[in-house]
Parts: sequence; C-alpha cells; structure tokens
Amino acid sequence: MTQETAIRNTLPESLSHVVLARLDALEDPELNQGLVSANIVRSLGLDGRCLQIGLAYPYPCQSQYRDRVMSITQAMADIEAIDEVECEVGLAIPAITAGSVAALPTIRNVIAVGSGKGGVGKSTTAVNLALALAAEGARVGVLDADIYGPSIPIMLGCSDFEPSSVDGKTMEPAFAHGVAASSMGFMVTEGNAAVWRGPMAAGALVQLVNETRWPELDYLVIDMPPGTGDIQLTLSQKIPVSGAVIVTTPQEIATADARKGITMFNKVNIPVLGIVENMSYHICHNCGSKEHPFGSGGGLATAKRYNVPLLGELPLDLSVREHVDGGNPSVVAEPEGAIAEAYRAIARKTAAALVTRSEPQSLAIEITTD
Ligand SMILES: Nc1ncnc2c1ncn2[C@@H]1O[C@H](COP(=O)(O)OP(=O)(O)OP(=O)(O)O)[C@@H](O)[C@H]1O
Repeated sequence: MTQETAIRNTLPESLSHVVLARLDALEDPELNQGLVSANIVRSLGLDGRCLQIGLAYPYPCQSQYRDRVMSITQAMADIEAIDEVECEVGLAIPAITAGSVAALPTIRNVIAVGSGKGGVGKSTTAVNLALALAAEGARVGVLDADIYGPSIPIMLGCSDFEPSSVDGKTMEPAFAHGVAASSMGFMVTEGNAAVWRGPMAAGALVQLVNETRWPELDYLVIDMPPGTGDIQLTLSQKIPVSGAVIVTTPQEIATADARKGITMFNKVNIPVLGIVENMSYHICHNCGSKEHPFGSGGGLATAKRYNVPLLGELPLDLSVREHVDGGNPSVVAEPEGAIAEAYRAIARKTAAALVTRSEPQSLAIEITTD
C-alpha cells in the first residue's frame, strides 16, 4: 500500500535487527500491518542507552499517541542495550487522488460524505467527522454541497458569516471550531436555491469548491446533497474526490438506498471508504439497556455485501441533535464523551481507509508535522 520510504537508521546492525523485528511485530490497528511494513517507523537512533524512534502516521490519530508509545516502549523493555525509549510522533498525511480530475492546489484529500436518501444524519456525520479529523491533528475544511438544505453553517455555529473577498477573485471561507468552512448557505437565501435546476446547482457547487480561498488542508470534507442523481454524479466527476463515506440508518429501505450510493461512487471510480451506520441503537436513559429502534445489522450487512468497511455505529441520542442544532457538534461539545470518541474512531478509520484503499502510485507522501 504505502510507498517504501527508507528509514533513517543509525543503530548498530545487531540491535537494529532486533528493534525492527519488534516494531514490525506491533500491528497498526487501522492499517493492519506491522509498524515497519506500514512505513510508520521513519527513523531509529541511539543516544547512549536511549533508543530514539521517529514515527509518522499517514492518518491523524493524535488521541492515540500515548497508548501507542506505551506499547512500543513495552515491546523494547527487555532489550539488553536499551534502558530508555524516546518516541517522536508526527503525521505524514499523503495526498490521494482518485479518478482523473486535477487535484486542488491547497487540498490533499477530498472526502465526500453521501447518503442514498435524505434525513439519515449525513450532515451531522459530515460535520462531526470533519471536527474529529481536526481533533486527531489534521488540517480540515468542510464544504456544504447540500444546496437544497444547507445546514453546515448552523451546525458549525457560523450562519451569520458574511462572505468576503480579499483578492476580488476568491471567497474567504468561514472558520469555526478550528475548521474552514464554505457553504451554498452563505450565498443563497432560504428557498431561493430550491428552484435551481440540477446542472445549475452542480455548476455553482463546483465553482464554490474552486473559488473558495482554502488554506492548506489535509482533508476537505464535502457534505453531498442526499440522493444519487445528476448533481451527485456531476460533483463526483468535476471535483477530485479521493474517497467517499456513505451514511445510512439500519432500516432496510435506507440501506437499499445506501447501496445505490455505493454503486454511484463505484461507477465514477471513487473508492468507497466505508459505511457509517447512524441512529444504530439507543441507550435507555432509565435502565441503560441497548435498544435497536430501527432494527439492527443493516449497515454491517451492506458493508459485507459490498466488501467495504463498517466505519462505525452511532447511537440515536438526543444530545447529538441538541449539540449539532446548537452549532456546537458533539466532538467539540463533549470531547471526553463516548459519542465524540465514536466519531474520532470513525475519523481514524476513514483516513486510514483512504490510504489502504488507494493504489500506491497515487500517493505523494510529505511530512507535515513532527
Ligand atoms: N445520531 C443521532 N441522534 C439523534 N439525532 C440525530 C442523529 N443524527 C442526526 N440527528 C438529527 O436528525 C436530523 C437530520 O440530520 P441531518 O440534517 O444530519 O440529516 P441529513 O441526512 O443531512 O438530512 P438532509 O438529507 O435533509 O440534508 C437533525 O435534526 C439531526 O440533529
């Protein structure tokens, strides 16, 4: 999968042999490969009896650094020549291009969040996914492409944002909770977009992507319009989408629609990174039991059938709605909560799937942080 990058290795040969073997025996939980094979180990050195390891992850996972360093330290514990382990951990998020559309100059990866039908929580998932990628250390933007019901400005608490231009050519994005955002909602008044025909809407959206002055971004998350019609198809063909996430609810009807979404992305050669099952279950506030109001297993069954990962399951929870409707999505409203962690886990899996599901020749690796 990832292109081989040489490890800067100044360890004596016998020690190097042992250390590399132990590091490769530790499997990365998202890439399902040893740390050496997955190209995460970038440098090895020795300062007296202190082993220095440089690590660079191709997907954001800042919240996991402590645990990962601990398991590396543990794996080295009984090596005779070493008393101490020092790890320097960073990100090296590759730019992934799928299809033939030229990459956007400041954007490494574009993730489209789609759904076969409306109302399944696609925008809620897109906005929390974007904030979760940012919480894990990535530079993130969100584009609200849901022209007929732009909800991202409300969800990010920036609906008062007035678009402006510094250079007279491009539009400045809004910034909220550490992510850049652009939305048709900044341009059209309520109701006025509803009369736009498909090609006009698609054209306006492509323009919005290209003419927003995005800062350097590791990921641009696009909240796609619901459905699998012409607009979705045009967008997928005119914007360099690196991979797609499909949001569904467990009901058979929603998953049947999710299948249409998968088929559409397959048709335009955009890798489907996986499925998020939203409103999967409900935890009873009185007795703590897990209930499945919309049935269970639909997301997993669809994921298996199409051989794509199930990225995660989110509960039907009043707080998800309250947070997002109040402009303060769960990932930032309750960062220590179980729901925020569920979104961060989805973010790690999504970004890792981007690496594992793409062809090696489409990767361009560059270290972004240390
Ligand atoms: N897991 C959840 N628990 C509770 N409420 C949720 C959950 N996910 C989404 N909602 C709520 O469901 C409603 C629809 O969500 P959202 O707008 O994200 O769906 P959508 O699929 O983007 O809809 P549309 O297709 O209309 O754009 C919102 O009020 C949102 O707050």
